[in-house]
Amino acid sequence: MTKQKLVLIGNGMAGIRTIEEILKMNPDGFDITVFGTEPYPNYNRIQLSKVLQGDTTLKDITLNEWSWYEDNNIRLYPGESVSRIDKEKQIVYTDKGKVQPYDKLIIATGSNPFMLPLPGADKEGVIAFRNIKDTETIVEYAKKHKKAAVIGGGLLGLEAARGLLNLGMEVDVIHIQDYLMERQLDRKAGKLLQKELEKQGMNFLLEKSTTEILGRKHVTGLQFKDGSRIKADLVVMAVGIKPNVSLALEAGIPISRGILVNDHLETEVPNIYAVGECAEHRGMVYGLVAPLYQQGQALAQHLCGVAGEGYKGSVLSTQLKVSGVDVFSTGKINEDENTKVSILHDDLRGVYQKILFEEEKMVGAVLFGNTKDGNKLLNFIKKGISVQEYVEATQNPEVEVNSIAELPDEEMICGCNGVTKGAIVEAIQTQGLTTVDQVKGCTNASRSCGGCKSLVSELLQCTLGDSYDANQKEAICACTTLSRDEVVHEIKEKGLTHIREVMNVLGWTTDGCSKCRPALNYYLGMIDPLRYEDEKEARYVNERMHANIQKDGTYSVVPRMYGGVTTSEELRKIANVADKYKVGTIKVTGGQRIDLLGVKKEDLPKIWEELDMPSGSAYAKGLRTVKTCVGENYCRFGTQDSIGLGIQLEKKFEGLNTPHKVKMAVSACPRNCAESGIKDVGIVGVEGAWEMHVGGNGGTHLREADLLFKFKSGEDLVEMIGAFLQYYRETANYLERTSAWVDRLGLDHIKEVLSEKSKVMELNSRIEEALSIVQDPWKEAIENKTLLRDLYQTVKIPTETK
Ligand SMILES: Cc1cc2nc3c(=O)[nH]c(=O)nc-3n(C[C@H](O)[C@H](O)[C@H](O)COP(=O)(O)OP(=O)(O)OC[C@H]3O[C@@H](n4cnc5c(N)ncnc54)[C@H](O)[C@@H]3O)c2cc1C
Ligand SMILES: NC(=O)c1ccc[n+]([C@@H]2O[C@H](COP(=O)([O-])OP(=O)(O)OC[C@H]3O[C@@H](n4cnc5c(N)ncnc54)[C@H](O)[C@@H]3O)[C@@H](O)[C@H]2O)c1
Ligand code: SF4
Ligand code: FES
Repeated sequence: MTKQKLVLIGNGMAGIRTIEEILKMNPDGFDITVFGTEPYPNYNRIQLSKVLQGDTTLKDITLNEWSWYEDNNIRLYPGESVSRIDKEKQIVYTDKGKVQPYDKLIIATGSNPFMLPLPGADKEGVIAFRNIKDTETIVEYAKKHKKAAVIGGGLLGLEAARGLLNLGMEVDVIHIQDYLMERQLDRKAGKLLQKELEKQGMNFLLEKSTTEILGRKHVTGLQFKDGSRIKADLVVMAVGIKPNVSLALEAGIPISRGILVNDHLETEVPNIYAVGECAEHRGMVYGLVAPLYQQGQALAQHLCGVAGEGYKGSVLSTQLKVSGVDVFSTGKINEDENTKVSILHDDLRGVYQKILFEEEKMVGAVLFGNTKDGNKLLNFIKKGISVQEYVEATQNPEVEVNSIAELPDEEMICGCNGVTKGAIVEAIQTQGLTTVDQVKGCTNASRSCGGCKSLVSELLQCTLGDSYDANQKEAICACTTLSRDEVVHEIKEKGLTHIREVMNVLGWTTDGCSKCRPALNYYLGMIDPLRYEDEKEARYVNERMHANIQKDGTYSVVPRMYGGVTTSEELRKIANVADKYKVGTIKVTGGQRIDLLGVKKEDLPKIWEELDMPSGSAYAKGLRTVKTCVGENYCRFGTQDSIGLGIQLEKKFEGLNTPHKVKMAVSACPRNCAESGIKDVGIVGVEGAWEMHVGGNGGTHLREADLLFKFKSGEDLVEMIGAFLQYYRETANYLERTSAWVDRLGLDHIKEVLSEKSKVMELNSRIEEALSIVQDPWKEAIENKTLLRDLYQTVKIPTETK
């Protein structure tokens, strides 16, 4: 029997998924031809955000290699666009002159980014973020330019902004509404998200309407309706997408917003189908892969004559792919007079959860801070569970699900690809799968946004038990396959001394990224502090500048005040520079010192010089402060000299580089006025002794410190703090706080190691070596004329008025 000629226009995610489904159902049924404007095989568009953020590389996001097309006898025409469809003759024509007849034609042309039609939108440096070419252009821009503006505070804009920050640019996000992601979140969650992203360094201009893109040939800034302006060398437009329907329109195929299709994805023209973002089904046009893949499956069933109920529409759920931020939403997000809501809001833990019910059925949910129940809630909505069932499921401890083992088989694990727990477990058991990649290959779970990887790993763990190698090593970033331990081992073993050398010798596939460069700089300095020359360019911007950049582009200056103690002379100096340099705000910090906020970049060195005080390292991955209570000299309850010990510790360990920031505190009795219980190292005076607590954290991931040891002598205590810090320096991953490190290694393990006197002495001798080269960074910067010129003496053009 002759095969039917199947032609696919669009070599993207929805079109190729449809072909994969067809090949599963009827591998020999069609003679397949694919045209794709982009000159690549089908790739994971979703992961472009992760490429920009430095978590993966372009070469790792291919979904179907060239060989896949060959192996399946698919004729692929990459870099070739279909320019016309003749629906009567059943022929398509391409921009390279090809004439291709079809029996069945699938249009899967996706969307085009919506570019605001502003004056100046055609200037160089104004781009969208949709494909590989855009991603490469952004990366190239970031190498030469400093200031980016992203128009649009939706999913795409925020993921792009995080990528731009990781590429070392300063980023303003311009959003037209008064809170972020208003299409996916309610106001409360949008505001919480903004706060979290501001902490990461993003700057937001809300309720701003852009009226013009400034510059001659190249963009230099943006003009807003309220008269204000900002400076920008790069403008990324992320204000939504438009279904790509031009071919269909010209061919006379009925369209509305998208190409109109029925439940079998048939257009109104015989033998022509549409799938993906270009299609409009029951009034809906989708922009996420989960519904598009469901469409692909329904279309494949229809073309292969496999029974199925067709595509009925989808309940959407979204998750933002920005590390350190957990947001999830599904279904309805804003309540009205017909809605009942269940709201849980814990400011301390930064968690917000809102669940919406209508006519006694669950219809939507918004989660911030903890999204682990996201898929469960999505399932509840799909099943249409009632208020009563929801209350029972969340209140009855017997029904409450605590671990993946207890989840029912029909629970959705991978939302993008619609893969349930039952399907994954069955694949693991029947096909002998042992790795996440194998599960991905067999079931598609984790093949798209990757958000479900950890759940897939947990399922492997609970299905395979001891035979699962949970410690499958994790590479330090996408530029290498080596783990942190392997890299550190190789640096020591091979005597490597520079970042470039590490990359060359250990086979890095790129020039490094914002994840591995600072990490390598830290590991090299930790391994050989005396000989390693710190590579300042590899450090994050605040550490390079020795000051924290603020949302308006100014900096903050925090001089050191040992143990939180100051003098009238120091206060006078601070007051003098504050007056002279017109410091915006003078603020007492939580770490018991004084923060001068709103300092201009070019004033930084002059202020440091005139203050003549050491840097408080408020920007550093190193010791920040040692907070103290007033202690025995003044307080009725004090049993120890907390101020004296605090000052001694701060003087000893200031300037030390550590994997992440380290905060300490000394309280002279268990009333704990210096908050020792939430510090990396928290000391508490008890009758005749000091308790040493470790691994505390008062930030996003609240953690109470654990008691490590108790000492009668202050000398023994200080020696143990040295050993603890050095053990942390030598074994933690870069950017791992002591709280996470203590949890990972286990308190018992750390106790065991530090119980050995000889080990404590060795660790102390190594930390002394590292401390011996510490210099005050502000002094160093003032004395280095080249550094002064390069970093601080470029005058900043005033940006915007708020
Ligand atoms: C940076 C980014 C991050 C994203 N993150 C997520 C996420 O986390 N989760 C999620 O669910 N979705 C996400 N999305 C959306 C998701 O990628 C899209 O919904 C999905 O790719 C749409 O698939 P599609 O096949 O309809 O369109 P596309 O993948 O765009 O494929 C269409 C293809 O057709 C080609 N084409 C167009 N016209 C012609 C023609 N005339 N001839 C030949 N070829 C043509 C185009 O060049 C394109 O390659 C993200 C999108 C972006 C850009
Ligand atoms: N994690 C994810 O699921 C993910 C990530 C990236 C992209 N995507 C998808 O890609 C597509 C494009 O994403 P998007 O964020 O561009 O679309 P979007 O429509 O979700 O968001 C666009 C945002 O831009 C804002 N906006 C509109 N006009 C503006 C203007 N003149 N000035 C400032 N802001 C303006 C809107 O208020 C809206 O919040 C969507 O389909 C999205 O679902 C998904
Ligand atoms: S911790 Fe104890 S000693 Fe220190 S100030 Fe508070 S009550 Fe006084
Ligand atoms: S949830 Fe996106 S790949 Fe599984």
